[in-house]
Amino acid sequence: MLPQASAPGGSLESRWLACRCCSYECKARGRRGRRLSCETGGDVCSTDAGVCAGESVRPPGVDLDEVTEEMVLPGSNIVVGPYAGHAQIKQVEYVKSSARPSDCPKDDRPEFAIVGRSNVGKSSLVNALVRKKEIALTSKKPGKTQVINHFLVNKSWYIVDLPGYGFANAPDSVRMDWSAFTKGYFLKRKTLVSVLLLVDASTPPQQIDLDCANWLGRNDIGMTFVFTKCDKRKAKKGNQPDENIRSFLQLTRKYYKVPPPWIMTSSVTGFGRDDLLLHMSSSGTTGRTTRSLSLLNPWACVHI
Ligand SMILES: Nc1nc2c(ncn2[C@@H]2O[C@H](COP(=O)(O)OP(=O)(O)OP(=O)(O)O)[C@@H](O)[C@H]2O)c(=O)[nH]1
Ligand SMILES: [Mg+2]
Repeated sequence: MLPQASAPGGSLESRWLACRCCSYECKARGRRGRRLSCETGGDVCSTDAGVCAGESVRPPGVDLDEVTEEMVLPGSNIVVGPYAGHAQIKQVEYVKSSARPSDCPKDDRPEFAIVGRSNVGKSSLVNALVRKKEIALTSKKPGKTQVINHFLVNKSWYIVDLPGYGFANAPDSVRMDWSAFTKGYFLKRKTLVSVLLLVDASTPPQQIDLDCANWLGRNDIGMTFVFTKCDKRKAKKGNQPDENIRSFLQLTRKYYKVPPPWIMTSSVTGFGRDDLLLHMSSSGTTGRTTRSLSLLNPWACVHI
């Protein structure tokens, strides 16, 4: 994600794709080997961290030299294929809350798990995705969600709202052993298609999130970094969401051969909602298991 020196002749790997979501015109749009900068003064525009074509996540069958700016989802490094449809949620129902992974629904519908630090906005994202205000309960206080909640979408796939990690103050009666949970759920859940790892873009990178990203990568679990709270801009000078995102991506880069897909969102403004759904629908809700899907998810493989 960081500026790269131009390769001789200006290779595609060093071509920066412009943002589509910024109301300002980007300078040097499409010029090869040059970092795009915006009229806003920073080296990234307010709603896009800047995407290098070589680091974009492309669907199978789309070559690097075919990628155009229009194919990159706004505020992400995700390229959609020419035949991507419209992801629509027509129906959603709460199914059950499970205290243990073994209590989760036993049918073979595919599922996406939403994971992240306490208070990062997991339940809010579930509500935003399905456009229901309180289907998943949210709270200003961390530690609200303490069980595994399954929501059935369009009667065909699940969104799973998980308890957050990194919250030490939950009462003993409800506090869960998160590492036992990760082993039990992520490693054994055969219907898990992919994990949405939520990261708060309004704060600088936290070690616990980096550890989680590393752990998921090491265990070959397909994931997407979903940056939340991108609407929270600092009034004064301080780290803005774009800067925090860039730092996070830079710090996690060494974990993967190919960078995982990432996308910016806000559950308050709805930014990124439709694009995230589109990405999820193209990740496949076809009932593949984590293991077989990981073969199709090159960004799940680490090289350290
Ligand atoms: N500004 C802003 N606030 C958000 C956003 N998403 C969530 N919040 C707020 O962050 C707080 C925590 O949200 P939750 O959705 O309950 O967080 P959670 O990750 O489910 O938390 P736990 O269940 O405790 O792990 C709430 O006050 C939300 O209103 C967002 O995109 N922007
Ligand atoms: Mg929650």
